[in-house]
Amino acid sequence: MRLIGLTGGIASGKSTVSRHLESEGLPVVDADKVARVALDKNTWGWKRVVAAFGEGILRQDGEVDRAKLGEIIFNDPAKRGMLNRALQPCISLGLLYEVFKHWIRGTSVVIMDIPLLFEMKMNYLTNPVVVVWVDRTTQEARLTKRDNSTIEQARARIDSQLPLDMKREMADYVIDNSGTLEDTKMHVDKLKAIITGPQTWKEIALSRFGVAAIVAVAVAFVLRLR
Ligand SMILES: CC(C)(COP(=O)(O)OP(=O)(O)OC[C@H]1O[C@@H](n2cnc3c(N)ncnc32)[C@H](O)[C@@H]1O)[C@@H](O)C(=O)NCCC(=O)NCCS
Ligand SMILES: Nc1ncnc2c1ncn2[C@@H]1O[C@H](COP(=O)(O)OP(=O)(O)OP(=O)(O)O)[C@@H](O)[C@H]1O
Repeated sequence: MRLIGLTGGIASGKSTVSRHLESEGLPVVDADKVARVALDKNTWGWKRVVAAFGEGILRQDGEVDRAKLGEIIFNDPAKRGMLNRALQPCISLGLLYEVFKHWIRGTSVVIMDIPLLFEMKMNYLTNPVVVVWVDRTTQEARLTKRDNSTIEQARARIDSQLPLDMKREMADYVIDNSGTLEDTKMHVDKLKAIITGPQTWKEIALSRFGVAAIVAVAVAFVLRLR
């Protein structure tokens, strides 16, 4: 099974690209969705986050107040590190479970849409790594519009991640999403041809290593956290 890494910056257009690939019949594992499930009330992730941040982070119904937690972690690197340490093991396991379900079904290509692919060092498990890039001005404008947020809030979120230009440098393949949706669709069609095309022996070896390494990482996490 081939694991394709899809990443970028916040609001750079990962979901837009994912949706297009999905409409072309390619399965997508969405790390933001996995992260939401990992934070559901009374789950392992919820317990770890409540233990780290206290019950003040909860709404009256016991669910995590996402807006409140976001306001905290996107403005404080130490707290962000705390959340990452609490939740990322659960997200990694959730991602493993999604990959496992595809593996059982015999799926040949899976797109892993992971905003923090480089930050979580999961780029080593995917090949190629595709970065969806936009220029900073466009990114800020799209983020404030989509989230109905202030420019300060948007900048705090953008600056919580590795610089997008640095991710671009580390990419195997870049989709420039600064233009129109039609331009991006054309880029994505080219990408689809590459990722569904024939693989070299090196790529085959790497994709097998990727799946094996995901299993190993998950097992290591579980053993360490018991
Ligand atoms: C802090 C939370 C509750 C805020 O929720 P909210 O609904 O406002 O944002 P949402 O989950 O839709 O995330 C939007 C984007 O923020 C960025 N982001 C999320 N978490 C982080 C983080 N820890 N560091 C940097 N960027 C992040 C991602 O680009 C993501 O796509 C939420 O983002 C969260 O639980 N984050 C921790 C989990 C995580 O690391 N998610 C990234 C998936 S790999
Ligand atoms: N080429 C484009 N032209 C105009 N608007 C776009 C384009 N691509 C994406 N957008 C818009 O920009 C916003 C951000 O895009 P999208 O949600 O796909 O980003 P993302 O990288 O998945 O964000 P996140 O990191 O928050 O999950 C959305 O409102 C989307 O509709």
